[in-house]
Amino acid sequence: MTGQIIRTSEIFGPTIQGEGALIGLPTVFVRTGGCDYRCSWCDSLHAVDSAFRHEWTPMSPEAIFQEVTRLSGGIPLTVSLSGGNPAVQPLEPLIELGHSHGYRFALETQGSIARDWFADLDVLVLSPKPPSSGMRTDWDQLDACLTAGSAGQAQIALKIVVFDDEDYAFARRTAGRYPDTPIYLQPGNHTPPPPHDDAAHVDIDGIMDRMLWLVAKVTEDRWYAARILPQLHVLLWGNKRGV
Ligand SMILES: C[S@@+](CC[C@H](N)C(=O)[O-])C[C@H]1O[C@@H](n2cnc3c(N)ncnc32)[C@H](O)[C@@H]1O
Ligand SMILES: Nc1nc2[nH]cc(C(=O)O)c2c(=O)[nH]1
Ligand code: SF4
Ligand SMILES: [Mg+2]
Repeated sequence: MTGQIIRTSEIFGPTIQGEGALIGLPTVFVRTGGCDYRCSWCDSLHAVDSAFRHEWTPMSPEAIFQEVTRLSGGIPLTVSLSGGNPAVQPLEPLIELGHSHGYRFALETQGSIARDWFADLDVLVLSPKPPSSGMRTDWDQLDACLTAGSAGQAQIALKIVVFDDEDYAFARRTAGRYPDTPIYLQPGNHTPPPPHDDAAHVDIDGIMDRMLWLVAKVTEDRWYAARILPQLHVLLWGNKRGV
């Protein structure tokens, strides 16, 4: 026992990573509970809203890794750490334990809290939030996240959700600030699930229209470094949880 306890909302998989740089890669998700943000369109409120905290299980790194091992059949793969904001939780011992067994770790965060242990990650996905989220980016913290990840071997990528022109302008500004970091744009899902209604209708046509609009923007602007990807898991499974 390391004595560190991780508040865990859900552990599921193997599935495929549905977003960003690792899209299509088989992975097991560890979703932590609790977030310092509350985005207007968050698709994971069951891991954010404290009304659901009774569902967040305090787990040791050993217990989490045991479940990851069981789900992955003991064959090392890339573990996706998400949330909530996983940076809130003490994940360093879990990463160390997994690495000692050949597992890799990718973490998704909005970049509001920097941790030294980002240097231990294999992949760090920074997803600063655009205006439509209602949240404001602390650029100093985001810088600190990049610096922390860069201190190690972590592959770093930016992933920005875009709903409208203002969000697009935010994505361009962000890319301008970090010209050497790969950037992924993701059309927003305007029909995210209310917590605990993962059968809620998802408007795929509307999301695809937004993606077409985004492709037109990027190509018109000759923004050739941007990559545009849908949430593949939403195309495959809609708002279903645990996939
Ligand atoms: C649920 S968040 C958890 C990790 C971290 N809190 C973050 O926001 O990066 C994982 C990813 O889902 C994205 N996301 C959340 N709600 C979304 C929505 N309605 N449409 C598209 N992407 C969404 C976030 O922007 C983030 O990139
Ligand atoms: N398949 C799949 N891919 C994902 N990529 C990011 C996710 C997240 O909620 O953080 C997610 C998720 O929940 N499922
Ligand atoms: S930062 Fe991530 S988990 Fe937190 S509310 Fe926003 S999208 Fe949801
Ligand atoms: Mg998700």
